[in-house]
Amino acid sequence: SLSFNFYASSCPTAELIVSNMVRSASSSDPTIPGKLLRLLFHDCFVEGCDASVLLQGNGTERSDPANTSLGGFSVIDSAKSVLEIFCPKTVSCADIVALAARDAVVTVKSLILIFIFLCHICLQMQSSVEGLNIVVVFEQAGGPAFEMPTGRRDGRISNAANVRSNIVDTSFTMIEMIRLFNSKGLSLDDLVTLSGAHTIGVAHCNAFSDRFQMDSKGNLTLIDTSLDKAYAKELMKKCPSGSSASKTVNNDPETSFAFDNQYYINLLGHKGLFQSDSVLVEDERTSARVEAFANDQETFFRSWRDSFLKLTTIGVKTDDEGEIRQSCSFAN
Ligand code: HEM
Ligand SMILES: [Ca+2]
Ligand SMILES: [Ca+2]
Repeated sequence: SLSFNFYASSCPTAELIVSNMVRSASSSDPTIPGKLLRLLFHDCFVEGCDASVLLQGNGTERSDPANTSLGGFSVIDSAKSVLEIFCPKTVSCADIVALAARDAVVTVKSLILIFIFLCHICLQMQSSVEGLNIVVVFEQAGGPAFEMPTGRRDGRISNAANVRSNIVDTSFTMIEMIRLFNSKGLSLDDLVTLSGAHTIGVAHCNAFSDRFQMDSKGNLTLIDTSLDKAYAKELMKKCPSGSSASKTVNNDPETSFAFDNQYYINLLGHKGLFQSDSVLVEDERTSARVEAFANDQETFFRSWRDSFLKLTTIGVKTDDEGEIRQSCSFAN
């Protein structure tokens, strides 16, 4: 079974190595935290949290169209390379994916702390009161940190055909989302909480372009009327028809790089980017929860910890199941 500090004797620095890798990768590329968080979601929903999403080759999960916009693989690989030097054949790729996603959320804060450290001199030049204010504001920017059980083992099965039947599509209705989440042991509350991941990261234009339409004169028609019209206009400008397929917009238009409760405030303002976001505030089964999270970030953070720990234990392989991969991209 999973346990806290599973690597305490076999690889005491395992978690430190992963968090350092996530931190340094994120400081040179701020899009990394979002990628790592989504990678975990797509791993855990298909074959459980077993790093099946990392396997390369013909017909693996990674090759499915629903997974082509995933990223962060190089961060996992780098952490694994360091771990293979310090603790060969010991730390699973499945644990690295889960730890990296946990740390990605906190990293937003660490980044800012590093910034504060670098800015020590410039803060000293300002009046001390002003300096204090800056620190307080920045301290609130990071997501929750918590202990997470480890001991996951890596799977050997990775099949593209299993991806789309297990991953939520943006067009899903509430009923469809509830069913899929329930089949993974996740509740309605977990759905609302984990959707809060969209407080960071980006989306490609085609992920929401079916929610509105532009005529030849450039006039906007809302297809999904639950979307705020001014926000839709903004999106249309950022994603004009014929724009490059690689064009992205921020999931959270307000605080894209901060892991905070802004996502829920956006939902109340009808600025959910995906249809699957908007339904959370439109549906009476979930709207009260959205409001509670929008009103109090601490409530969201507490709930995040609980739901994240459930997400990261879906279908885990332990003890003599699975294997400890030597390279995260290939089964042994
Ligand atoms: C509930 C149903 C969900 C749907 C329909 C959904 C859908 C999507 C879509 C379409 C994108 C944009 C992908 C792209 O165009 O590149 C996205 C991004 C993202 N999703 Fe979700 N998602 C859901 C739940 C979750 C959950 C549970 C998590 C994690 C706990 C998550 C984390 C993320 C993150 C972090 C991004 C940004 C990725 C990046 O910046 O590269 N999502 N999601
Ligand atoms: Ca998996
Ligand atoms: Ca945010």
